Amino acid sequence: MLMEAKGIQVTYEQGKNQQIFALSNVDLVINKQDWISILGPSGSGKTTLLNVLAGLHTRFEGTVEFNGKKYSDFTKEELQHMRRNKIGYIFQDYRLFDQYTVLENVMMPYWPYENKLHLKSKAKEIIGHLGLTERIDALPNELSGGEKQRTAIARALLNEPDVLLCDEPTGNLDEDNRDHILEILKTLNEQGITILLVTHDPLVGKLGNREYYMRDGRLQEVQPT
Ligand SMILES: Nc1ncnc2c1ncn2[C@@H]1O[C@H](COP(=O)(O)OP(=O)(O)OP(=O)(O)O)[C@@H](O)[C@H]1O
Repeated sequence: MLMEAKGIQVTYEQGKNQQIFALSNVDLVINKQDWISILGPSGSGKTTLLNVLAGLHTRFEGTVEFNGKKYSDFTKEELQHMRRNKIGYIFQDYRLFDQYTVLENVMMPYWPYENKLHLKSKAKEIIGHLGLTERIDALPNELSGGEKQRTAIARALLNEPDVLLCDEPTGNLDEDNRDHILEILKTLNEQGITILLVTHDPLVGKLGNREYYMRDGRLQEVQPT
C-alpha cells in the first residue's frame, strides 16, 4: 500500500456561522501503480481530498499515511520534503507563474533546495520528454492549453514522484490535447507511477483500475459493470 486515508473529515467555515462539510468520513486506499479516478459534481469535495492527500490541507480529522507513516507524525520540514520528492500535483488551473519561462516554471518549486546545474539539466530532460524543448523559453501566455498542461506535468514530475495527483488534467483541453495528455499519463503509469485523477469526463473516469464517485463530501467506489 502506498497511501491510505481513513475517516477524513474537513469542515470549512463559510461566512458567519455557516459550516460546510467538505469531506465526510472519507476512506481511500491507494496501492502502488493504481490509477484511480474520482468523478463527482462541482463542489462535492474532490479538490479538497487531493489537497489533504498532498499534505497541503492539514486541518482535517482522520489519518493519512504515506508508506505507512502518518502525516501527523511528520515534522513540517519532513512533510515539505515529501511533497517535493514523493508527490506530484497537477493543479486544475495549471498554476504557472506568468512572468517566468517554461524552464523556470518547471524548476521553481525545487530552486531553493537543489544544486542549480543539476536541477537545470533534470528540468531540460523532462521538458524534452514532454515534447516542449522548442517552447523552453516561452512564457505561459505564449503557450497553448496543452503546452501549459505539459509544463505543469513536467514540473510535477521533476523529482520522479511516486504518485501523481491530477485535478482535472484534461478539463480545459480539446480532444487531441486531451488524448495526448492521457497518453502521457498512461505511459507514466505503466512505468510505475501511481495516478489519482479527478475528472468530470465519464470517459476519462473509465480509464483507471478503480473508479470513485464523490457526492456531498462522501466517496463511494463505483462497481465495474
Ligand atoms: N477555502 C475554502 N473555504 C471555504 N469553503 C471552501 C473552501 N474550499 C472549498 N470550499 C467548499 O468546500 C466544498 C468542496 O469544494 P472542492 O473545491 O473540494 O470541490 P470540487 O469537487 O473539487 O469542485 P470542482 O469540481 O468545482 O473543482 C464546496 O462547497 C466549496 O465551496
